[in-house]
Amino acid sequence: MAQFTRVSRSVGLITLQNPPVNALSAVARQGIVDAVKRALSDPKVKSVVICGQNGIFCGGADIKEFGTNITGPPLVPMIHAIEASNKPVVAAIEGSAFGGGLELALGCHYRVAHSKAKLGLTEVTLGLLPAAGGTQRLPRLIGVPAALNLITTGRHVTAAEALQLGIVDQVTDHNAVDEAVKFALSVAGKSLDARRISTYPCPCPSDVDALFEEVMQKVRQSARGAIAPIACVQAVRAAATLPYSQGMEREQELMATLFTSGQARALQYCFFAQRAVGRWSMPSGARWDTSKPRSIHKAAVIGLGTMGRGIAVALAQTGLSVVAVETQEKQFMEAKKMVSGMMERGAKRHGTAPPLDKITYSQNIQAVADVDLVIEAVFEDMALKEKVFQQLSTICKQGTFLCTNTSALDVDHLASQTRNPELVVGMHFFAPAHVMKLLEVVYGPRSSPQAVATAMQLGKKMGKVSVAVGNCRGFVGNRMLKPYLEQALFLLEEGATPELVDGALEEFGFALGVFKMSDLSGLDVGWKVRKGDGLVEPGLASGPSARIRQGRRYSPLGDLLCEQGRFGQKTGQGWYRYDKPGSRVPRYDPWLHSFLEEYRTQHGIVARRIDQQEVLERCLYALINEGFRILEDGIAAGPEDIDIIYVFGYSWPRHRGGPMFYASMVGLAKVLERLEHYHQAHPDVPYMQPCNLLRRLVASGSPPVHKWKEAIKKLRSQL
Ligand SMILES: CCCCCCC/C=C/C(=O)SCCNC(=O)CCNC(=O)[C@H](O)C(C)(C)COP(=O)(O)OP(=O)(O)OC[C@H]1O[C@@H](n2cnc3c(N)ncnc32)[C@H](O)[C@@H]1OP(=O)(O)O
Repeated sequence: MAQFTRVSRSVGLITLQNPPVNALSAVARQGIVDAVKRALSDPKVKSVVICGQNGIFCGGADIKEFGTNITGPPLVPMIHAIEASNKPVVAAIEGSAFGGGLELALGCHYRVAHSKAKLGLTEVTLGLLPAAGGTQRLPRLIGVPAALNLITTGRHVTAAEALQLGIVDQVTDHNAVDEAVKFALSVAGKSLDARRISTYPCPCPSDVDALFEEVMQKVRQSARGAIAPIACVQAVRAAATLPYSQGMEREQELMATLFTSGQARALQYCFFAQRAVGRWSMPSGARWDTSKPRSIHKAAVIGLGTMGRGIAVALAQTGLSVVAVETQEKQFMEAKKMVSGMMERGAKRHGTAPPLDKITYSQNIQAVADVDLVIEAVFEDMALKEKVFQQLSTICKQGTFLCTNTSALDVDHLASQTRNPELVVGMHFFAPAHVMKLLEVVYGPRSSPQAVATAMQLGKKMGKVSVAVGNCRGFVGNRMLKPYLEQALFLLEEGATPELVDGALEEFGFALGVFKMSDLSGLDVGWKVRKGDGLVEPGLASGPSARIRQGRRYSPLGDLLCEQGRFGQKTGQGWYRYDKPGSRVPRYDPWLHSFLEEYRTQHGIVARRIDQQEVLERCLYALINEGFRILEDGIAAGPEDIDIIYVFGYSWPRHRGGPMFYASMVGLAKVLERLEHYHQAHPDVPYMQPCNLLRRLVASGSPPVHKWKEAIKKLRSQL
């Protein structure tokens, strides 16, 4: 797991060998300890280089070991031993040096990085802190403010930035190991007194207390309830205020609390879930590893509204040639300007050239004749989409994949409009499409595995986290949102306010509560859908039937707001008031509160006190229940797919692991009991009726979330 060789006569080369990322597993740590001992005891070795095999230095501690009975030599003394060595040790950093990997490098006396390497103390993203001395060494090396920034965000820095910050001593475009060996030869025999970072004083600004107070406030605000970033600040504060050994004690103390926390489990679950969704499967048995994607060189986007523009930018940024089609003159002119602006801003942020020449614009759909893949992003109207798919089917060359960006409509119905339904899949982007990381790839019963594989691969190229899901109304994300939104409205009817509901959800960790989010998305969007579903009945003002539609409880509150022209941020009024149309800061709206009171009076509802717990239980458990139905229906292959969709697409707090993971943490029996309770109280709300799968999982002993897939398979086979 760590190979020792002697190179250039006097350099001991220690190569970490733990594929795929050279994580510091127990065996790898033992390998390093043994190799370091060997290097230090070999009189022919005058200096040492540590590197990783296969072009990656080290992906950090082995996350798979967390939560198990950890054996092998601990990291902290191992790194101390390297730092204490009387022979110079140089880290040769290629690929990545993350978490414990960078901490290992900080224990070395010098660091040489390849220009393409990335470095970071990423532990906070896993609910931890850099507890192999990282919180104590990094501030001593680069100063408190820069260290705080890196440690509390876990962000990756390039080799160039690492050099500028003083994290590495040299950056090279050549082979980093060869350069590190040369470096090691040049420093052999030199004093190491000034090279042991743990002995450095911590450079601090004069008013340390004020600095930490300010940072702590900022971190609390952005952490949305996550505890690790706060512990990171506390650990760095120890570096700034205590001698190294006491700082280390504080680091370990804080880590002990984080290590066993539910948040760390949730974040580590998300890490693996994010990777697991790439290993997709379809009910037909088609899978990621047996389905070959086709290469896409040229793509087209049809419809340059908000979504189409974002998709065109995202495609062009991957280097593809893109044909962007918009048939309406005004929208066409506007879109061209907007798309160029979006690309220029993106390029400026990344310090690259905007890929303006990658896009050709056309007002004629015939322009897509020679593309390999089309993404339709016209207005969300089935008749319009049907027409577009019929046209595409005749215009496009043989074999072109036809994708739709619909957020809810029937992908299979669209496929039926084409000559080759097997080439049709959904590619459901989230707004803004060039920014949001999530992509739902929706397969219908006739979509070919190759079409799914191609859409998944294209999503990956665009830097998206792509999740393959089955075809149903709203797919996974929007289908689960419906019961959540519905409960929020019922809560308002019963006595809650938008402020109370949003407050509870934001305290839970959502970036925006449900009403703020609805104002941002536009209330008219759902109104149109409800009209299409025959749910909106203007004039049905009071009486018991006013709140029953299609045999179930219905709240017309959203429709009533829309009837008043209150569409949210865009009109300056929705569930909140905004300073002017387009403003983003929601303010308390006395009108809305009187409106709610009048509404309740009109419907004979006596407002009651609703607490945060009820808000969370009703909104979240209704959503989770639908998640179980989605699993039961086979629309999502496993809980990880649902959780990743919610974390990346719906701002579900990552430190709570996604809705299905959260349900497992709360306890499935408890979720079931609360759903039964609310369903008894509201029998006319079918979404609250506990799903069979949930009942059966509880009956089978509530297996942990990573065993659900297996349990569902077993339950299915028993049916
Ligand atoms: C006992 C007390 C311990 C004290 C610890 C002290 C403090 C130290 C803590 C840590 O170091 S925590 C770990 C910090 N490391 C990271 O955050 C890095 C995580 N990994 C990545 O960011 C990426 O994997 C990568 C290294 C940039 C490589 O990316 P790439 O896209 O090339 O591959 P992936 O698909 O992401 O990964 C491949 C494969 O490897 C698994 N894996 C990655 N990193 C780790 C790891 N640190 N431990 C265990 N496994 C890891 C990853 O899950 C993939 O496998 P599958 O999930 O697909 O099977």
